[in-house]
Amino acid sequence: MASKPRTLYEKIWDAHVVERQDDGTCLLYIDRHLVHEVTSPQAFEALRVSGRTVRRPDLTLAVPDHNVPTTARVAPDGSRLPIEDAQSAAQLAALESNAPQFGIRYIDAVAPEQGIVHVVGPEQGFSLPGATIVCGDSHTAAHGGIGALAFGIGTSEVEHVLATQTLLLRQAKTMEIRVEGQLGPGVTPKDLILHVIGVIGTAGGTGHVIEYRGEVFEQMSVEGRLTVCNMSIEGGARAGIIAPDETVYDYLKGRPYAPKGDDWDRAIGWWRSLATDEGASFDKSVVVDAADIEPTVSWGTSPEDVVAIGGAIPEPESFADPSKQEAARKSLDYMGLTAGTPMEDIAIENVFIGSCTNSRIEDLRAAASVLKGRTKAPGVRWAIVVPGSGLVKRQAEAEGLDRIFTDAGFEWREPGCSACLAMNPDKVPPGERCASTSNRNFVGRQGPGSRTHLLSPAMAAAAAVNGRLTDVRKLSDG
Ligand SMILES: CC(C)[C@H](C(=O)O)[C@@H](O)C(=O)O
Ligand code: SF4
Repeated sequence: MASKPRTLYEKIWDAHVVERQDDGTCLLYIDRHLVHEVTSPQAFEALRVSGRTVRRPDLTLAVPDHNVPTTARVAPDGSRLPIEDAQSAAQLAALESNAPQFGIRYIDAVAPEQGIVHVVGPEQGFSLPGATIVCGDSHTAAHGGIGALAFGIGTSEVEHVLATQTLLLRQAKTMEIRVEGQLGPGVTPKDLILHVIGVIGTAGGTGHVIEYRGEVFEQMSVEGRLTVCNMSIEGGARAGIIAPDETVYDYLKGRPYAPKGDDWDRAIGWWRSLATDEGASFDKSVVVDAADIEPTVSWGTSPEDVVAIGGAIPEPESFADPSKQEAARKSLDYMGLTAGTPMEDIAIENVFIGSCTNSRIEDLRAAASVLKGRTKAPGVRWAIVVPGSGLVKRQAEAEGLDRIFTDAGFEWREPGCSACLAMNPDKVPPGERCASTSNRNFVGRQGPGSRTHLLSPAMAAAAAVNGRLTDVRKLSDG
């Protein structure tokens, strides 16, 4: 008898169950563990106190990203420059000493490969299709873009994975987001995911793992897929995933940690078997028409507060749910905005191109192609580009993109999380607005009192040129 058709998520899950308990809880094997400095110090400390070791140091990769400054890290004499903020310095120092103590792979703050953990994982071929990947970080969902089951965990789970290479979990429900048709010109993966979150809301994916399906994703680059899956968490989902295919295999082949030789051929054979079976069913299904997706920007303090760039700030009363009406009023108050204002009338003083959502080479190319031969508007006080990793940075420099950015009045920085969450010195001043390619527009996210508008790299570049939110498609038309 043929076995029951399964989804991609179910296949990866089943392949990793070590033990299933009667109540449905499973002990799941973890293939890859990424570690950064913010959520790991207590986990390592707990191991130390209980005299435990790391079960699979070879499957664990640590890299500092949240607290690192994006200005020079090394003095002209070659010495490491000090980190001023005491807490940042302590977290970075802890990772720096924990990694060798526990024998785990470590990319230090001045290594050429250093970068945001979610950029580094796929780039190093450490994150692989069909793998279970965890990190003490909510945006771990990004790695779903290469066909991995990847999700964020808390610090106590970080400790559990370090000690046992397993996790106790209950299986999530399955959700399909099917995008039908083709994206229009100037519409990017970031616009797609912002639009999707606008449709499903920040709780739309709660309890589910989303599989993104449709031709759009088959045609999308790995970078674009990582962007889409990255923001699954903003739609409330446990993880987001896209079936791996030749695009992914071409991207991964030859990367430092990717399998080699026969191992590679065997791996591909398995990866090819992972796609959702015909006839498999999802617990929830949402269909989005690609033709409805415009360049999209956020207006409020939740990633679901989005509107097409040609639109206006909604009236709080236009929401059916009274709690949503109240949230919209609060958001507009915090953002200093009035309902009915056209989005293109909103002036911005800061531009941030970076974060694990949009700091890969394609993102920088997209922004640079808009900025080429143009400069930022006089009202734009601060504009920075923070590449996702040292390798992205060098690639961009080899292509001359850094010159395009600096000629346009942007600062060209060292890799890290930076103004995505402002744990390092890169902050948007209180009351100022930032056109940002990151993933969260929460109150105070980019610094106390900061006001964030989420958008794509091309749209961030267009906003820099005009000094206000701008439909990049009009700009390209001259
Ligand atoms: C600091 C870290 C735990 C946090 C996360 O989990 O996502 C951060 O990366 C973020 O984006 O808010
Ligand atoms: S870039 Fe931003 S969203 Fe991504 S891991 Fe860093 S802080 Fe979190």
